[in-house]
Amino acid sequence: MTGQDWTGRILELEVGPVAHGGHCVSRVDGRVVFVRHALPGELVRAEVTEDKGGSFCRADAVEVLRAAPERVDPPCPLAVPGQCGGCDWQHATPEFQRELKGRVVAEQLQRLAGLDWPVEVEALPGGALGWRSRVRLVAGPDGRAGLRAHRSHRVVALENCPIAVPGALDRALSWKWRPGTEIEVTSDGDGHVHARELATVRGKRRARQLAGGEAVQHAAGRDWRLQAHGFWQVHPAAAETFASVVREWARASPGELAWDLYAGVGLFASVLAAQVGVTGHVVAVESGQRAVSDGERNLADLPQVSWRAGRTEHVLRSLSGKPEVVVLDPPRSGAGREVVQAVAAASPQRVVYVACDPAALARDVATFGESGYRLERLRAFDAFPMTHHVECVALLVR
Ligand SMILES: C[S@@+](CC[C@H](N)C(=O)[O-])C[C@H]1O[C@@H](n2cnc3c(N)ncnc32)[C@H](O)[C@@H]1O
Repeated sequence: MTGQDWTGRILELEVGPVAHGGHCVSRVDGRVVFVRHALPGELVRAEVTEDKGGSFCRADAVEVLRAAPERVDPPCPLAVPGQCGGCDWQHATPEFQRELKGRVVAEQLQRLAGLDWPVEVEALPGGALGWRSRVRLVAGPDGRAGLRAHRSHRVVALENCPIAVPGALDRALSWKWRPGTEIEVTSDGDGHVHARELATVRGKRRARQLAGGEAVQHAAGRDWRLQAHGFWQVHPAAAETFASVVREWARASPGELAWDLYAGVGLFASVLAAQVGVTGHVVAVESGQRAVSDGERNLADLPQVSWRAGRTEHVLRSLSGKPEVVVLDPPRSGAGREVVQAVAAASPQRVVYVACDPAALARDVATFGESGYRLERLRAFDAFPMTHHVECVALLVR
């Protein structure tokens, strides 16, 4: 700890560029301050919410003294400092949100992979509101469901949530819950609402299904049936969009071998299976046992797909053959060095990497680079409007 604790101080800040994580960078008296609810080029008064002992502070812009031209009033009155922590970029136009996301992806590729790559983030169909098909609510002390404030246990009660699929939260928000109950609401591809209650009882996580259970989704020319709380893209247009990019870039041919790593219920495996045909082979690797069962059921008509349940890093040690194409869609932490090196050692012609974190993508692109792969194409999508999150699909070739 160096110097005084700044927590609670009000600082006047010239706001600099946006950083990975969505906060803007500012500097004052030799300290770095990450500012929420601000935009590059603004002059703001910001309250320090956290002082990390001299290394950096976090702050919330509480007054805008000079606004950026891209600033707008947030569509949701709760998307302001101290209120709902769900959206962090409602104060920028959707176009500017995408521009900022593009800058973040480009900066991560530059810093972590040494690549100068201009990035334009594409909007998905449907607009910036009413897209979120899964929301984790929590009941506050009065039993009303809401969302947590940013980096806090405090629950902000909601009347509605403008980024959620319209109507999806109505029942959950009208009920009285036991305080502290978490409620996960999922709206599926047919507009059916599924809900489950999550509670920690004597240190153990318990889930109780309240409504629905099996979700129906539609993408890549198929109807999918899966556990409603299992992984599926949260933006209703995302699965179809990513599947079509994978189809275009994977370009597997009949008779070839392809791997779908972090396969979920097999969205991309289905795309690869159509390309390799019945004379080819697709290996789908997924750690979630329920996802594997759902995947096997959904792709039962595709005998060329075989499933391996387990962690990619372990399963890869026992996979044989030389795939032409590998698709990877890891969680936020990325695939990591061990998996990337194992994929590169299998020597596929093409790697299609679907990524929800640009820093993890850039680190893994750098590791692929050490093994002779180069980034050939990259598309970025605004699959999470009103938040700083961005999804990328990258094509790597040897
Ligand atoms: C981002 S999702 C992608 C799912 C699928 N590709 C899709 O588009 O629907 C990541 C998936 O990887 C699985 N997963 C997480 N860690 C894993 C690991 N170490 N090995 C294998 N699968 C993993 C998760 O259960 C989840 O289904």
